[in-house]
Amino acid sequence: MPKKNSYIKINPLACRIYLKFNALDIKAEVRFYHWENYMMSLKLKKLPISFIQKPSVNSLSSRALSSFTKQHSVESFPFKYVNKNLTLVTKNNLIYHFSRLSTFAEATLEKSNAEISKSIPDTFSSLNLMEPIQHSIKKVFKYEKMTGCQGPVLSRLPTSKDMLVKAKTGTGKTIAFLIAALEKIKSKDENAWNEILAGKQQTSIIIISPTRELAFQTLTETQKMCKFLPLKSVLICGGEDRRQQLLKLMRERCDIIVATPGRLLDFLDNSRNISEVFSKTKVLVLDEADTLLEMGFREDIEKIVNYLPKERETLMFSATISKETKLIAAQALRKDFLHIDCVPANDVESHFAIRQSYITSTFSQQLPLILDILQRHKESTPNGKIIVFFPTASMVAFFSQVFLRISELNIIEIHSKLSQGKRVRASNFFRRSTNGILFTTDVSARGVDYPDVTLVLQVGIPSTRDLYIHRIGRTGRAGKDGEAILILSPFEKEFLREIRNLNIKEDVRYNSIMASAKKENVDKIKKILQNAPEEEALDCFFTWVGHMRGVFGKYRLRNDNLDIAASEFGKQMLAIESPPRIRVQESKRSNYSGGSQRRSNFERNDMQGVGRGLSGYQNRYNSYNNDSNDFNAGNGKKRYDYKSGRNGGKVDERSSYDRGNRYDSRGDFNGSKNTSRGSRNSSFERRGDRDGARGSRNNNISSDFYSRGNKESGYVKKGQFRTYSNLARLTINDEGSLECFRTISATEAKLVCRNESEKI
Ligand SMILES: Nc1ncnc2c1ncn2[C@@H]1O[C@H](COP(=O)(O)OP(=O)(O)OP(=O)(O)O)[C@@H](O)[C@H]1O
Repeated sequence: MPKKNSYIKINPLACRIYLKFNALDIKAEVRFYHWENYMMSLKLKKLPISFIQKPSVNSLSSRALSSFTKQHSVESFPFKYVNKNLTLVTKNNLIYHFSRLSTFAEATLEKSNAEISKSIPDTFSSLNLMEPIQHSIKKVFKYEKMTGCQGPVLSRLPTSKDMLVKAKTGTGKTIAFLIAALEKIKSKDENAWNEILAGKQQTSIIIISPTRELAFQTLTETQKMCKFLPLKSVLICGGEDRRQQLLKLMRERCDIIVATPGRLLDFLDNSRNISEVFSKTKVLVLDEADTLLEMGFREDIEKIVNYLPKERETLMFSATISKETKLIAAQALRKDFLHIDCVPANDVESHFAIRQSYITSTFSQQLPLILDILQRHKESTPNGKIIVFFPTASMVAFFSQVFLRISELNIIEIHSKLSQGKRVRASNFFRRSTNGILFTTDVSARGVDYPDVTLVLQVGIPSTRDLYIHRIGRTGRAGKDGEAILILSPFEKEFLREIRNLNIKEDVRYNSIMASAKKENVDKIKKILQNAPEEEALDCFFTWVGHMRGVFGKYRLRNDNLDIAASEFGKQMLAIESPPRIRVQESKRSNYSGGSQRRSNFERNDMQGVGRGLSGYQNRYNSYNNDSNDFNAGNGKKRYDYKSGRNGGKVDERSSYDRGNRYDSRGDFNGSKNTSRGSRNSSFERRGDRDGARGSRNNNISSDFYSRGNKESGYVKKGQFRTYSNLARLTINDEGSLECFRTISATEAKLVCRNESEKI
């Protein structure tokens, strides 16, 4: 039996299964892990200590599973465990599928499709919703049927449980969480609800959105939903007058706050008496939860959650649910939360209504190809709208100008280099237009609802697989069809492996254009490119290289290709005669596949100007580097870390959400003087590191979080096993319960193992 403060060596890779039966009518949990030498349930308190033994995998499985079946009327046994999918049949013949079981994965619980369609009503009128909501649905929204995510969520009302909902893009999550939040408050306490209606209680719902655009869109939907309720909704986000917003919060009625995390936290941190406004919060909604985390808002969310009353209910909605989302869910949601996965087992995350294809084309062919795709689509779908995604804001700005000059096309641009006012105007214009073409970055990738987009064209590799899914989700919305085309250069083809299970096919329709790209178009494009300001072309070049540095690492593309790719990109797509060279150091390159430290070394590789390309721009980039404190000198030459460029694509996405006043100037990735940006970026990069390769720095961050989670919730979360390279350290108290958990360095672990192994 483990003694006080003894340590157990864990090989995280051997941790196999984590099942959580917390949805529908099964409310039990089975948690078991096994590792190299020892095996224990992490709910040690409840299980006999003899559970710590050294059985084979099978004996553990049957043991844990049979105890589960005894307690929970599972008839058919054992589970089928084939290809990481489990099927479970209960006594009353309910079939549950568990999909995507992986080393750390939480099984997602699904009723069989037949069960879902049998038991879930499909119209709003068949639900017992309050009258004013039924009224808005019918009169304002004019909806009758519920979408695939609204049914499963709303049919569970009334419930006091928190919810984690995963549903495909464009399936009406906004309406789902608005109704759920309002109904939850009413059903929980009728008196409190009456007080809220009478304006006697402050803020009852907080909705957090990752971007200003999305927050604004959600506010509009909220106001429509509350048309027949005396509730007032308020928008709290950056880019607007902070003082005005604060006064509004303090003095006026605000029942529902739609906020971006930065400004909200700014108020909570820095404004006296504001906590009073939030003290009665009943429901917290985290919309686009994955996006919030991916954009580096994890800390902000944790802090906001800590400011809010503990007895609140929380709803998390997202089109994709990453491991990190589950960790935040473990912190923000109560233990018995409902995990509602509206993406059936074995289904793909992208929407089936979207036809997806990819085209591989050299950089020299890409601009004529884009032009041809746009023109053909306009001809075949005159009333269709198109969104073209580029990786960075500079590219959007540059290529919008190029395309405006070569064609009659109606091009609108949205990216972080535009002022907030211009962005809002462009966004409204595109929303209302019947056949516009939007050139944009990832600021428009998630959550933004532009009706009737018929084609999404992506130029180049997206930063993540999830982003690919979100981008294509701008079409095929609300039950309509859509098309998505991805254009990749031969250097970027590896990305296809990331999305191979998303029903994407090679598009051969454009092969002929690529073979004989329309001569007049090619010449026109060439001429316009040659006349474009060189400074802008170089801006594009550097931001593109920055973006590519990130994805080359992530998708294990060959680093030495980056230099060649950059050179071709610069020459062929930007008409830069002699593009600056990208220097990738030999030793670092060969080390790349290692941990985060090595990766960051790789990412610090410098870019050296050779030939005419860079020399004229030294001063300018010198000043960029001074801004981000990344100026280096080496080998007698000036060396530059184009950090600002490197973050081009990501920063652009991040800048669209606000971080309150503190970060208002972060939008411009070129030489932002805002120091907070540097630190935020670094946390963003840490996340990237963790995704790519686990290293000591990550472990420290994670361990912080996990140990906190552990103390609060009383059990260790599975996320702790994310650390590959280091060992985990558990402290076990007299009763055999886990007391604390933290990851330790390999050296420390060896010491601990040596000293403590006899105690176990
Ligand atoms: N029940 C319904 N019937 C018809 N249309 C609906 C219904 N519910 C929502 N919609 C429409 O579907 C579109 C997408 O809704 P919404 O933006 O909420 O989707 P989403 O799931 O949040 O998408 P994303 O993941 O991209 O943010 C909107 O135009 C909305 O008006």
